[in-house]
Amino acid sequence: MTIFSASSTAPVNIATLKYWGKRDKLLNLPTNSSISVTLSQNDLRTLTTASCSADFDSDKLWLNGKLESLESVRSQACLADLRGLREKVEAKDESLPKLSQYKLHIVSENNFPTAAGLASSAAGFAALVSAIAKLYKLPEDMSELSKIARKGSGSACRSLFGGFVAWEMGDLENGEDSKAVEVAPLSHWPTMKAAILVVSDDKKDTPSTSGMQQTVATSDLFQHRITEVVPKRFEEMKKAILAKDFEKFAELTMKDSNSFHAVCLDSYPPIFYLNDTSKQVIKLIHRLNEQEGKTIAAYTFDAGPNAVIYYDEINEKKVLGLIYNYFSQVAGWEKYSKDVSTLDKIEVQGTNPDIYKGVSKVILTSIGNGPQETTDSLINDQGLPKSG
Ligand SMILES: Nc1ncnc2c1ncn2[C@@H]1O[C@H](COP(=O)(O)OP(=O)(O)OP(=O)(O)O)[C@@H](O)[C@H]1O
Ligand SMILES: C[C@@](O)(CCOP(=O)(O)OP(=O)(O)O)CC(=O)O
Repeated sequence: MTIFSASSTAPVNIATLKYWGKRDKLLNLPTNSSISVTLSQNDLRTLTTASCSADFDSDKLWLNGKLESLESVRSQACLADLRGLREKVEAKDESLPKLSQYKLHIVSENNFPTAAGLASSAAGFAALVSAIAKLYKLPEDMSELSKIARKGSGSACRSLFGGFVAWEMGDLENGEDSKAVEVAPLSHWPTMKAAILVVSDDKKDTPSTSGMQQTVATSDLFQHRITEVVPKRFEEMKKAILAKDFEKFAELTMKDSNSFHAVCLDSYPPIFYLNDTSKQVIKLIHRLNEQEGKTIAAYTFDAGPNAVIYYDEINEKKVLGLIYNYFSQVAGWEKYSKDVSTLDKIEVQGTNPDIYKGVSKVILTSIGNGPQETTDSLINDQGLPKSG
């Protein structure tokens, strides 16, 4: 059996300026531009192998060892676009195998929990698009491919780049100008770090897609957010990143997380993503910054209670010192590359000593690169998952 195959990894990204609201649900066109930081694939990554063969009889996806449906409109849109681009390549060179006509077998593994509010869909669709683009030898650049990943899951478009990434909302109806672009590469600010506090609550209040629809349809505050707040913040945040101005970047990040959760609360019926632990973490970070007399840490929360705390390595002893002080009992510190005893023991007044009980895991990570081609393959010579 002749099997063609290619593999790619892709990262998770966590927005610092949130995407919340669609103007077109089918094409995943947003009501505002957004910005994110790509996280290191050493800690959170998807690895996907895409293969195709004249002998395969249907498109299949195995995710973490289990057969998953590819029937969703979103997955179908991605596959159709990628096949369309391959057809163009084949039309230019008759000698090429007609891979666009073959069925695909895709095998994917996330090295972190799937559907637990850790942006697995973003890394997942970015890896799927990257691996198939490589298999098809597509000439398109990452911004072009980001438009395809966007159709899988909006935030996935930003996982096509490393470093700091903007998703420009665009204004065309067909979405051709709604794409991800690099704001600055990892090398611009490699000391940007992230500590993720995985809050022990694996049930999502409302899935992102329906939550957004509810907000767009019912929140008055939302109109103010998309017309007044975000456009200004988008420019300011890009400027802060380019100037490596952590204090400004952090202030904008925290304000935008709060603004996003405010429009969720202003939806009718309201949507709650933050729980008590999330709120205690917010207070903890504000108190730390107050105590230090400067902003050295920034929190942000997506559509769930997990906290992502950004800080610059220069303040690691303090920021991780604070987190270690309150969350040392939680799993994850064994992966810390340095000695925890070198961290400052930072305490802030009024913190509930039981705060650690609401957190199941700490993930210590940093800013990272975009998708990487790899020779690691998850598919055997029968076109089936190696592990299964
Ligand atoms: N490696 C992957 N390849 C293809 N699809 C994936 C992959 N990983 C996740 N997905 C898709 O994304 C879905 C999970 O998306 P969901 O939005 O529920 O969770 P999440 O992305 O982890 O959380 P959040 O969006 O809140 O950060 C999975 O059910 C699957 O359909
Ligand atoms: C709160 C967010 O994480 C929302 C992400 O939403 P998704 O990208 O998961 O939504 P769909 O486009 O419907 O798949 C903010 C962000 O990542 O910008």
